[in-house]
Amino acid sequence: MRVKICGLTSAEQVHTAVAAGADYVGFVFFPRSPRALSIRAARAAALAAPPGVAKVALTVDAEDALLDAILAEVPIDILQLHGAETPARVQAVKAQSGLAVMKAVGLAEAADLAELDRQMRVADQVLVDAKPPRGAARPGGNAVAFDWRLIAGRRWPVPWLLAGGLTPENVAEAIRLTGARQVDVSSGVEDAPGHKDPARITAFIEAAHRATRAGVPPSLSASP
Ligand SMILES: O=C(O)c1ccccc1NCC(=O)[C@H](O)[C@H](O)COP(=O)(O)O
Repeated sequence: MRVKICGLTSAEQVHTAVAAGADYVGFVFFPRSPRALSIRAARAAALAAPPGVAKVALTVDAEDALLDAILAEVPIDILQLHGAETPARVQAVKAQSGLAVMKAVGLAEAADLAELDRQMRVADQVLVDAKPPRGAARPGGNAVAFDWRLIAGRRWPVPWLLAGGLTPENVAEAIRLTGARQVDVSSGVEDAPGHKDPARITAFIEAAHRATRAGVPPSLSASP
């Protein structure tokens, strides 16, 4: 089981997540997010991550100039594209940056699975999230879960992460239903929007690992 804690804003939060067992730490470069941080703050936070913990930059329909500015200052391992980026844009970002791309895809109904299939042809990993509610201020980080049965029993050509409304309380059931071997969380480990709660981070990671030990058929999930 690998766990991504998204929306960290300081070196202290990175230390907390890593000490709890996080495998990925995510930084949000979307100004309207309560988790948004400056490039300077992201650099300080990313430098706090030890080798072996993947540092992820989350952007939303970012232009090349923003990606270049982030990558010039922040030691990033993976680019998470969380907007309406097309497969062609995913390919272009991969080629230009030389980094792995994690493409977020929002699901609400079976018809949304076609976009997941399209993005899995080009992305290095996919992050399977809930579609944002109508009128939401941001395309992710909304504490909303999708119907996990939509992806139950699916076979995956690339590594993937389950996201959207996960919490320490529900992550075991989500893993059991979907066979996820990687999970991502932001709101569910906060005590207020943008404010991470160390105890909930620890509880989330422990619950995810416990659920995996309890047994998920590995054949349902591509290895990361
Ligand atoms: O977290 C944000 O504020 C955010 C803003 C804009 C685009 C995406 C955003 N977060 C995406 C994430 O990676 C979240 O971890 C994922 O959507 C799950 O969020 P949550 O339901 O809050 O756990």
